[in-house]
Amino acid sequence: MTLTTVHTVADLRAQVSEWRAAGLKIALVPTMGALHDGHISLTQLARTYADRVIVSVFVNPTQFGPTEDFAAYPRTLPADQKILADARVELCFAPSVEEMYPAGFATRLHIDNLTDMLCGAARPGHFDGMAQIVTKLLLQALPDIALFGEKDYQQLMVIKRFVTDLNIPVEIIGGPIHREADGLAMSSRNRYLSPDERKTATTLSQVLSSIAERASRGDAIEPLLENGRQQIASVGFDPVDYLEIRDAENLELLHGKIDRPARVFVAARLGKARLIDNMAIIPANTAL
Ligand SMILES: Nc1ncnc2c1ncn2[C@@H]1O[C@H](COP(=O)(O)OP(=O)(O)OP(=O)(O)O)[C@@H](O)[C@H]1O
Ligand SMILES: CC(C)(CO)[C@@H](O)C(=O)[O-]
Ligand code: BAL
Repeated sequence: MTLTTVHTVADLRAQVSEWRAAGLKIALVPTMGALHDGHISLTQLARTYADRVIVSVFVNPTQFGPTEDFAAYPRTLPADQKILADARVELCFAPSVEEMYPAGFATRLHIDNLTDMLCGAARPGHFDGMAQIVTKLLLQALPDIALFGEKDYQQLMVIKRFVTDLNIPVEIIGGPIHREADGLAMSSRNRYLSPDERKTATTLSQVLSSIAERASRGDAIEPLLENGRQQIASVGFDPVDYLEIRDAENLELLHGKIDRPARVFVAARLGKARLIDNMAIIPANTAL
């Protein structure tokens, strides 16, 4: 099958109904476009579960703050369509802002607790807007499964929470972080980096991997985090929004020695790019 692109909810639903009538299993991979191999790792994972893969491409205005990069965010639909066709994705859903938020739209969504910290604290309202659009996409496509990357780990946890709370009949699957050869997590916003900044950006994954290794071995985490913050700031990241270790499931802040599955999370700005990354901490004494 070749790639088809639709721009309306009606056309999306017509295609999904046809596939459903044929008994096919359907996966949705929501994106904001400017596609890279991290996105394609999700479509490949989707393919292992589903007969048909839909990728949505929509830069959602309601998840950007007033001083954030909504206007500057790369919009590259023709290049995205080529990447999706090469990856044998069947359907691209690329709606307009008016299609998703028609005149009179008035519904908001807020998830407590999980959104108070990390990117929720640094980007007020971000997760409300993200939950609003992901809920709409899930209800518009009603796929069997939807896939999200662990690069946006907090986002994945928030989505799992509201999908459970709202009884949305879709299975949510997380995909591992796809990295460049030097360790930098792939991200559409990496294209904001100058060549020098791009080299510097590897510091994030280096710091995370050193902290994750030592915390997994049982070292107390406070000095590791303090050193890590200094290292990240010293190469030019400003501000460092957070460098924290939290429980891998409920995102509770952890202290001292880590005795359960956890993750180390970072967000920091380098030039025009606010980069995020995270890594697993698996204590040596944890039975998995
Ligand atoms: N390196 C990656 N590995 C795995 N999944 C990824 C990676 N980068 C993005 N994703 C996932 O792709 C989906 C769409 O993300 P999005 O379009 O925002 O791309 P992005 O590269 O994260 O962009 P941004 O730079 O805006 O954060 C999300 O579920 C996100 O977690
Ligand atoms: C899930 C998402 C596509 C919703 O706009 C976005 O937050 C993203 O790209 O991670
Ligand atoms: N990848 C997360 C979407 C955002 O930063 O708005």
